[in-house]
Amino acid sequence: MSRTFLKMNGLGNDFVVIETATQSFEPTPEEIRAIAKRPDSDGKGGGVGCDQVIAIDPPRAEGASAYVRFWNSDGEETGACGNGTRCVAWLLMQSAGKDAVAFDTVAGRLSGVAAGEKRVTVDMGQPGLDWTQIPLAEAMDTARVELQVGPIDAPLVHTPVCVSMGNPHVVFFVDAPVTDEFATKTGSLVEHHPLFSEGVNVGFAHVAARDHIQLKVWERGAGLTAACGTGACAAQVAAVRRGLTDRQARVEFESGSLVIEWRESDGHVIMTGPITMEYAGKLPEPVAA
Ligand SMILES: N[C@H](CCC[C@H](N)C(=O)O)C(=O)O
Repeated sequence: MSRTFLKMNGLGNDFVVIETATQSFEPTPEEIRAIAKRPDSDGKGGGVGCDQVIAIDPPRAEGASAYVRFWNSDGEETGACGNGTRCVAWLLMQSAGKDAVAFDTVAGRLSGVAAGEKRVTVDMGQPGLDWTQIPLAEAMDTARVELQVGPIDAPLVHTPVCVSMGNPHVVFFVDAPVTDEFATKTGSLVEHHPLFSEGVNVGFAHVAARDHIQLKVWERGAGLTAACGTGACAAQVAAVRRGLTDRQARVEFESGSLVIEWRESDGHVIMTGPITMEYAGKLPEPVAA
C-alpha cells in the first residue's frame, strides 16, 4: 500500500512530511533523493520535489509527542531544520487539539506553541558556540573565523561567525543583500570547505537595523532555499555576538520574515514564523533495490 505524505513549507522552504506511526519509513539516501527530486528538473521525471524530507515517528521518551528525523534533498540526514520544526509542531498541535507541544530530535528536545493562525513559536534550544560544537576541523574563535573567499587582497566575503543550531552554520556579514547568483557561487564553495568537518550551511546576512537582518542561505545538502529557519537563528546569534543587533530581530528573506530572539535569561533561541500546508499525497513505491 503506498505511503501518504503531507507537503508543507515554511516561507517557501518546503518539505515532504511522513508520519510513521501507521506506515514504515526507513529510507535509503537514494530513496530520499528520489522523493526530493523536483519534477522535470532534468527532463527525466522527478519525485514530489522538496528541500527536506521529514519523518514524524512515535515518541521514544516521556513528555515527547514524537521523535522527528530530517533529511536533506541530497539524501543525507541532518540534525535540525527550523522551518520544518515549525511545520511539525503545528501538525502535532493540530492532531492533539493542543496549543503547545514537545518532541525529540537527534539534536535534543524542541518545544513549540501556537502563535496565531498558522503561526508557531519554537524554542530551538541553546546555540553551540565552541569550535568543537560547529564542528570545525581546528581550534578557532568562532566569533571571528579565519576564512575568506575570493582574491586575497579584495575578498568577496571574510571573517564569518560560526554557530551550531543542531546543524552547522557559517554567517558572513555583507554590506548589502546578496543575489541568488552570488549566494550560489560563494555558498557552494564554502559548503564543503575542509574547515567544516561535517559541511556547513552558508548564510549571507545584511544588518539593515539593530532589529532587522536581511538573509540569504545556501544550505548544506539542499542548495539555495527560499528561507532557512536554523539559518535565521544562526544569523541572529552571530549578529548579537558581533554587537550588530539587539537580542530580538526580524530576519527577512525574499519570501517573508521570521522573528528570532536569543533570550538573555537562558540563552535559548526562540523562533516565530508562519507555516503553510500545501497538499496531501501518496509516495511512489520505492524502486526495488
Ligand atoms: N531548511 C532548514 C535547514 C536545514 C539544514 C540542512 N541544510 C543542514 O544540512 O543542516 C531550516 O529551516 O532550518
